[in-house]
Amino acid sequence: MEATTSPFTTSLTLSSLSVTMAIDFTFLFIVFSLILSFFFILNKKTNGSNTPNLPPGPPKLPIIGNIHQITGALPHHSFRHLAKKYGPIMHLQLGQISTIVVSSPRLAKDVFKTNDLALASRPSSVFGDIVLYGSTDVALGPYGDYWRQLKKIITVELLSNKKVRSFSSFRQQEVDSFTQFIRSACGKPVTLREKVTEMINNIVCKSSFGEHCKQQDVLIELVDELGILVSGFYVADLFPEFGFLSVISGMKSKLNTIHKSLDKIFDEIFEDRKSRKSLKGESDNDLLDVLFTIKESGGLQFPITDDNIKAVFVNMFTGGTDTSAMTIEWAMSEMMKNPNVMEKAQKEVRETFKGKKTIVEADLEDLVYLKLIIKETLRLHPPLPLLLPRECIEQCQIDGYDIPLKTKVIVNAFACAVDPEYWDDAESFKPERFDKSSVDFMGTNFEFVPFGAGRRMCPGITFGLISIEFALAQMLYYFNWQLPSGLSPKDVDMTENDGATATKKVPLSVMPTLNSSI
Ligand code: HEM
Repeated sequence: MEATTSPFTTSLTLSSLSVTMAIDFTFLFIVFSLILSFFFILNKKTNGSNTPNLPPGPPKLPIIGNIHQITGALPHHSFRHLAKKYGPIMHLQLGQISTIVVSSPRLAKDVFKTNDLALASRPSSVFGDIVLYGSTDVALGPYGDYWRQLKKIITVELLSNKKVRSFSSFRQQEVDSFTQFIRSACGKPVTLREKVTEMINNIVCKSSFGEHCKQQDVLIELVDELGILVSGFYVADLFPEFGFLSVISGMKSKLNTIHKSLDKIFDEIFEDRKSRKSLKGESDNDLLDVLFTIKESGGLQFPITDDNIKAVFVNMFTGGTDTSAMTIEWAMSEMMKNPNVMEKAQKEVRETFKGKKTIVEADLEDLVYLKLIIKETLRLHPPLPLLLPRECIEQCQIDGYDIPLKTKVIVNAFACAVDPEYWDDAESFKPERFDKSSVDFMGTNFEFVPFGAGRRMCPGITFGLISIEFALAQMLYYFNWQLPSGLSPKDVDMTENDGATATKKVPLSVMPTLNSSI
């Protein structure tokens, strides 16, 4: 039987294209272009009056607008490149989405401070609608009273310093088992990424659902798949009026499949927890327990459901795993590329922990230089270089230009972090630049916002940083690191992969040997 339901995807994915399918494809393409042109002309006519004073931007093509100018290179690099020509605030038309891109710290302040409330929402997305239970989560959920309640719960109850510290035994177990793996691999080249990601995933999983989450492996696999799907500019999101695009691109069905599997796992975990709680009256030190207690206490202005709690966990997993894992990989890559930094970091760690057989989290406080390395890594390699997009909910102005309702606003945090007006020798890796400097990532220095700033700032800073620091400290204390034979520091490839998250394109391969002085 001929594939009639989705000839687009079928004809694109099968290697042996039949003539019939090729004709189907051409026919669909023509029909689709005609429909889009029709809507484009209609839109132009209805929007023609009362033209807002938009920022400058590159010339736009019919229908696709400026999409072609951001394909090819990584979006944050394309935007930075365009900003050099069109200025620190630009208007781009990405399909149907009117988009403002801000690329300087001075104007980032206008987004995060002056207009923080007017720009406090997030654009809707197919991803959020399907996987985040109708965008009832905190990361992609629209701004409003329900969202404010949820963000407060997450900041105050789930990811507070006190709560994060209470998970130290989970981190200790996972980092120990990671260093155990490295010990077993001594003398051979190892690709760190897989094991680092597994360690971080396990920390998030145990902090969320406790020691004994039976479905942990499947859960982590599903979240990995989601990570790939969330990290792009999708056609369906750029043409939201054409809902069929998410169907013919296959995106909707992939997201639905993952969503159903995840939902089933969450249901099993939740049922198991509820029956243990009611039978044995047990309580656990994990995030699920906190959320169930809040839900059952009944004092909320907007009562939360199990689905809302599931949406929060999807945020924890997608926001809290890759971001930390990739920071560890970039930090190690920079140290391999800059042996003087590696040497100084090892000296600090080894002098601080001298004579200790095991390191505990409390010891980390004395590591000053390691913290500078992590800051410099987040400056040059922010895991989300464009942060998460915001959406305008109250008409406002930036630098004298109008920002109409529903406009998508993107801050290029990467461009701010390498702006030569704010940074000396901006493209070089120099942790010392933060020594005795008051510039921090807590959302008040707009040239350095790897966690965002304002109302939508990341609530997981402490959770993320403590695992990164603990893992790196142990790696530097117990092991010496070399590049595989034949490679020198200048050969470490620092290219970034495609997508909205700045992963290293070529996974770092390094050879550990035991530090004989312990
Ligand atoms: C190195 C680690 C991390 C980095 C670099 C990072 C970065 C970010 C960034 C850039 C944003 C968007 C901010 C904005 O739009 O202004 C964000 C939001 C968020 N992050 Fe993180 N993150 C990290 C770790 C974590 C962890 C460990 C968690 C949770 C366990 C987490 C949970 C969230 C949530 C829930 C949001 C949504 C906040 C909102 O929309 O109000 N993140 N993160």
